[in-house]
Amino acid sequence: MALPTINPTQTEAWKKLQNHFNEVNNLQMKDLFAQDAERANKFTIKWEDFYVDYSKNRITEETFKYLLELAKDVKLKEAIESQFSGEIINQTEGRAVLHSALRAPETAVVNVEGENVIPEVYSVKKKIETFTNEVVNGERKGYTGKSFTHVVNIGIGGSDLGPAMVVDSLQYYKNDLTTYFVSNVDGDHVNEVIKKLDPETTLFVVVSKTFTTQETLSNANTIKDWFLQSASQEDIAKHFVAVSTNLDAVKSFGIDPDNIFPMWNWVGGRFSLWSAVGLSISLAVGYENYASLLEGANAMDEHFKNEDFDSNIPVVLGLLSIWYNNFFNAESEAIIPYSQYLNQFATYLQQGIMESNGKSVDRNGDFIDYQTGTLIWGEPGTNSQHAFFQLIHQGTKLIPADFIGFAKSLHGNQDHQDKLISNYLAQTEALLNGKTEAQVIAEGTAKEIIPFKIFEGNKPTNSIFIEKLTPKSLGKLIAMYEHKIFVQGVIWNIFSYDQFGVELGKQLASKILQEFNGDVTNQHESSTTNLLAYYKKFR
Ligand SMILES: O=P(O)(O)OC[C@H]1O[C@](O)(CO)[C@@H](O)[C@@H]1O
Repeated sequence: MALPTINPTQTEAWKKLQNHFNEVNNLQMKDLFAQDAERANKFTIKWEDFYVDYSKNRITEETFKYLLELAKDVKLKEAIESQFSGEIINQTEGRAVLHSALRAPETAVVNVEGENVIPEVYSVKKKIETFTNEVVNGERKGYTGKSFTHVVNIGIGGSDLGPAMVVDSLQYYKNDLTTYFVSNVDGDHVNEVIKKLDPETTLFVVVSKTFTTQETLSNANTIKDWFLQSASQEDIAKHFVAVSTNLDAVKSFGIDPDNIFPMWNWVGGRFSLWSAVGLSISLAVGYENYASLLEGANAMDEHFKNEDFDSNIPVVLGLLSIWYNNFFNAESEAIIPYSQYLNQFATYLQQGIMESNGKSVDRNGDFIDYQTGTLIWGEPGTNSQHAFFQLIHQGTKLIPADFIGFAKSLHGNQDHQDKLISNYLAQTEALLNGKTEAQVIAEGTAKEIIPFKIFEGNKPTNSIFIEKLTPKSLGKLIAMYEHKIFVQGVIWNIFSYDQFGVELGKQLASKILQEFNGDVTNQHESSTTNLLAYYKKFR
């Protein structure tokens, strides 16, 4: 069954929300807290080791009721069922969307076009486990008989961002292997990594779903050429493995068929870290930790699938985001983890969220006249407090923000942890309450400075508190955002799982590339013509 094609703006709930927005638009959250001692409890979801407080949002119980009605009007429940049961919901590419199947238990049955994919998923997992153990234990050797000390993941987009973010986030759980990621076609990237490598002890994981991506193939070829300066052609089998759906292309690159970890076209690139694309994760933190990551994601899948919408974390977060994006016209959302480990989290989510929901044609093929995908950005606190928080507090833009914190510090330094979390809590409180003119005066501020020291407040935040950063809780957190993406795509009536928007630039780049050698001359407007001439002169 295809996804429903309901224009959200034509639903009853949307109309109610529009009227309601005009009534509540100017409400102050701090007044809502003052009027209702139970507000925080009403708008908090406690689930496993997650504590999600969304009470610091510009909502009333009525708002929440209408948002839930919107979910019903667009048939979100049915859409969730379609996704999990393997229906072809990526209709523009004719594919199912089943990253959830990659973390389902071995006993699950998930049919794609009549065939249960779980046995195949588990046979690849077994291969990942065996391979990981052999590398980590030092049984698998390089071409001179030495064990591996370094792993280099060569990929881009979903074949890089997910594994890179997870390896960085879980560095506390890492083993002795050093892991690098090469993604950019900028040759300086690959050369800086090569500088740190010994060909005898480095394992290369070439990750490309299509195995046609220019950046990845260029980097893989450069690395292969460098490797062959000290090793021979047959040594490639010991040092290069690949993750791909395109088995023929991998073989013609020269990789041993035994070293191919397959994936499937029902796994989207930006949702693929749960497949063999996560091989570098497994190598870096060990198979058991990798399996716990998947287990956490599966727990969130079950929560998303089964929980009533009023206490369903991804549904609630998705609805709140719609509220700001489509009614308050908020253009962006900030993701602020109070954990340095999650340094790459916002960058990772940028692809997940913006490649998925950056669409302007609906599921009927018509251009749409309402806002879709939000801009996503962020950096860990407390660093970000000293960078861009000024604008969130006192700028003119409304920026809803997710604050993510972990109650326990991994290294157990309580002094630092208390300071970190006091900042986390203080910022959401400051964004909520602001500072009034009376408060500024009471501080004895000089008269002419008073307006500059006023904080408007009323800035929305979600507080996502998690007991501890573990592979399992990270899996839950990532899956939470994946499902939020889905919720929003369903409501906006767009297809979240294609990415045709990245193609045009790629096509033009390959034409322009030919011009640098003087073989071809294409027609350009005067700006590109001048830029080309500049580059040809100085390259
Ligand atoms: O894994 P591949 O096929 O090399 O693709 C890499 C990335 O390129 C894209 O197709 C477009 O940027 C992403 O969706 C994908 O993650």
